[in-house]
Amino acid sequence: MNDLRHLNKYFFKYKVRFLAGIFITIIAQFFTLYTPKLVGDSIRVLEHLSVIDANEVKSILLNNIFWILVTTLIAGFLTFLMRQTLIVMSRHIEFDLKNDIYEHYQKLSQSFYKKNRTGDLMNRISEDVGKVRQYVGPAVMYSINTLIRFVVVLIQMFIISPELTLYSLLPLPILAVFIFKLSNEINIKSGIFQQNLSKLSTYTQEIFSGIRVIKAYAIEDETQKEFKNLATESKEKNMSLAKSNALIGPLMILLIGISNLVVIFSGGLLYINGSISDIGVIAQFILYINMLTWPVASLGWISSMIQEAKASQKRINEFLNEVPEIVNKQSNHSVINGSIEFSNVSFTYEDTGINALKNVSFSVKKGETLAILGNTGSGKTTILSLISRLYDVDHGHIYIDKTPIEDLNLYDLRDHVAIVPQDAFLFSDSIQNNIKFGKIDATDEEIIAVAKQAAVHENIIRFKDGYKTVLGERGLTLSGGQKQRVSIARALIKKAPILLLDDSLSAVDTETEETILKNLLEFAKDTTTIIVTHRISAAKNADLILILDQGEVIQFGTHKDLLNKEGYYKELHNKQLAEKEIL
Ligand SMILES: Nc1ncnc2c1ncn2[C@@H]1O[C@H](COP(=O)(O)OP(=O)(O)OP(=O)(O)O)[C@@H](O)[C@H]1O
Repeated sequence: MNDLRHLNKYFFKYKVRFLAGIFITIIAQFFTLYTPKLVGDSIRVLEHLSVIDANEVKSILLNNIFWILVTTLIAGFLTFLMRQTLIVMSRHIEFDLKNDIYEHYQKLSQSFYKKNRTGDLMNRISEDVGKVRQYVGPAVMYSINTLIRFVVVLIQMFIISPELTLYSLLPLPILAVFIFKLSNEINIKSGIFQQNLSKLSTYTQEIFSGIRVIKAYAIEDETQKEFKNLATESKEKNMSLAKSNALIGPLMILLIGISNLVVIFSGGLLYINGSISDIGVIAQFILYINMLTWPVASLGWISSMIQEAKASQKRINEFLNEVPEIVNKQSNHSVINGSIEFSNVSFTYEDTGINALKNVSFSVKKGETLAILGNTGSGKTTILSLISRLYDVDHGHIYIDKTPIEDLNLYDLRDHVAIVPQDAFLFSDSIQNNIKFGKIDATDEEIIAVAKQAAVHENIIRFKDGYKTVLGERGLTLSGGQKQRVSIARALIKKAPILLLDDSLSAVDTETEETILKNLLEFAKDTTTIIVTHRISAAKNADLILILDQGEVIQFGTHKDLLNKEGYYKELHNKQLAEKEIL
């Protein structure tokens, strides 16, 4: 039960609904008790037909029918209210839990997302929360209902005839054991079926995402075969589950029949030997036993719901207990102007053990532009990630405006850094909303202005729906270069004092690249800009240029300085110049 303890705070939050639900359930049970009593009374009256006037009997029966109707209607209405309170409470808890998990996910660091698969994250926030809701809703409701019904009905039965009560209850434990065993089996089979289903859907999702590759390599038949295998496996598991499920109904009917027989047989014997006064009691007991059969049968079902919820909550807790590696230590707001200094910074990625930066030192003043060049894997992106504090450094220090980066308010820092990542990710939304992502309340004029600075405006207005063009799965697919430029516009609209471009111009031609860089100089001249690039053309106008090799700074200076020195920059410059001349 330990894992489910996490949910107690939600029960406490909705205590009024919870207590009201319990109260209504108790009242509803009292009303359901009336029907067997009235049926018993009616049979009792019929038994004495010879001594009571026929008209009187008729009026008593009509009166009983009337009250059976009234009490049944009230019990039905109260049952509806019980669902309205307890099941609605469970929906509220489900909503809160999903929001809490989502909020926690957002706080977790990059390394957490690297360790865990997206499918798993999604499963825990949807499937697992769904299973937990079964516990806070139906399982709790039926447990309360079963408990109260048992107490109320058993007391009533004992008052009427303790002896008949004992006989009548005999088959119930057998019923409970059978149903419990069957439920367990169903539970295990349903788990296996779910696993299989998720394998099948993961496979299908992957195939459809990579449909272009599948078609290009003409491997449709192979993927079809694999799909068929997985689907067959899934069908077999489902068949086996259906067989077990099909046993529940007949088993219930059999056991209810046996219970009724036991009541009639033992009740008849007790009536003959005079232990019970009238036949009405037997009819009353048959109804009581039927009232108890379903709660007993549901015990197995409730227990499997609780087991599943426990397993799901355990998985949810695993993520909720993850402590974010990057924490905000500054509650006061931080003002960020934009000067950046790296002092002997070293950084190793924990999971791969790759020592991405070694003793890196450099500084950039507010409003300056720094270009970082270097072979792939030399640590360029890592520098940008450290400035956004996606990771904390192992050794050395990063200062922003002379303040150690860890002492700045994390949210202010990230709010003041606009980053254009290497793989420009755009949401399946309109171009306008994708740009607005950088500033939610941006006006149309602002959006157009940044699109012009990112040299993408002309492309956008040529689309039929212009800025309202929807991108992504159900919309238009932008070219690599267009994507990069929309993503630059999104960063520019933020008007942050620090702008980080991670190889963000790689898919645009050098002419467009030049236009964008010129615009940056003009419109973002107070912005500290770091441009990671592989091209001399993008670096040559920067105030400073830094060359990295296997995590170490091998050159640092201005374009002019570096051209005058033998080394990586001069070599790359001459190579790219030669290539341009050939073209
Ligand atoms: N998230 C990560 N987890 C583990 N290792 C990583 C991670 N990101 C990068 N690395 C490793 O760290 C090293 C530096 O990577 P980084 O992305 O900073 O290089 P880069 O210079 O930006 O490369 P490129 O020019 O190809 O983008 C590489 O060896 C890379 O494999």
